[in-house]
Amino acid sequence: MSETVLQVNQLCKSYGKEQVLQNLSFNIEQGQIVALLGRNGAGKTTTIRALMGLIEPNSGDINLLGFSPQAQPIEIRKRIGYLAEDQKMYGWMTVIETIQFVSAFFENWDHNRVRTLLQQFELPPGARVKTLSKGQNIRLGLLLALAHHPQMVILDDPVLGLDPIMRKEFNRDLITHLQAENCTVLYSSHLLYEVEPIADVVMILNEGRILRQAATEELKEDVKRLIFSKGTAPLGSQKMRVIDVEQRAKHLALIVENFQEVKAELDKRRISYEVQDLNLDEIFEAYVSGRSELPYNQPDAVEV
Ligand SMILES: Nc1ncnc2c1ncn2[C@@H]1O[C@H](COP(=O)(O)OP(=O)(O)OP(=O)(O)O)[C@@H](O)[C@H]1O
Repeated sequence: MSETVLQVNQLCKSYGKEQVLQNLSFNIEQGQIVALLGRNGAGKTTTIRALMGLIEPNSGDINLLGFSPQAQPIEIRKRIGYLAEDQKMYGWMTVIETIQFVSAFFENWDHNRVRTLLQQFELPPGARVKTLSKGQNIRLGLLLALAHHPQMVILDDPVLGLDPIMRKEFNRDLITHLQAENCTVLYSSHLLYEVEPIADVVMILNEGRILRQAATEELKEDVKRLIFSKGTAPLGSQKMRVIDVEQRAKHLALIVENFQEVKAELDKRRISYEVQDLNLDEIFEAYVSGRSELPYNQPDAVEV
């Protein structure tokens, strides 16, 4: 059985009156590649900053690799490869000086890995940090996060400033490499179509709450669009967890998050419908902007 490396329990964080994290609870297992998905302002960076011990939550507990980030931030820093959304570095230092400076903080700094990553990321060792492009800056930040063989890697929107070729390389080479080392990875992202092939688990965060955490494949098996011709749509039922409703002239489409159960129920009642698979983009949209509160129990619907 795999080991739980991160446990977050009932985490709350407010800034003034705004409750940014609302009773956030989740676990991550050793070796998982986990994508934290959410719109702008959903609370992804706040969650990650709490995990790194950079902010103090109002309540709740975090156990990361057996340590509390708030009480033992140094222990966390030693073991985690962290890339911040707005990585701060000294502009006057060169790339190589920055690497030497950061290496002093880590016992198991791997100079061979640094050499490989310098080449892979096409970083000019003698260039001053202030002259680097946005993408080069992120690649340097990634190098610094990975060179000490961290037990876990936490990356805040790592691909945001990378061009499409670098993003592809990041996804394919870097994540695959970390996966082969059984390194646990938690990263936040907006680019769902790129997350889909690599993440083992996705967490959908919205307004400081986790709407769903599931294995990527399980999510795609569970969340489906069901299309009913007018007059055959089922009434709301506790068995059917609807996350989005699309009313059209001739039919009604419901996106449900428990397809297997719903299928069994509809088949039992001989209600016919069409099933459509959804990609991660569509699933995410249904969760964060779905209109499940609309009445879909039209007068001519059939009760389930
Ligand atoms: N230091 C702070 N002081 C006040 N409000 C903050 C602070 N940090 C974050 N917030 C607010 O908390 C909310 C969540 O911000 P957060 O940066 O965690 O979101 P995010 O999901 O990472 O967004 P993005 O994708 O845009 O980076 C936002 O409304 C933001 O304005």
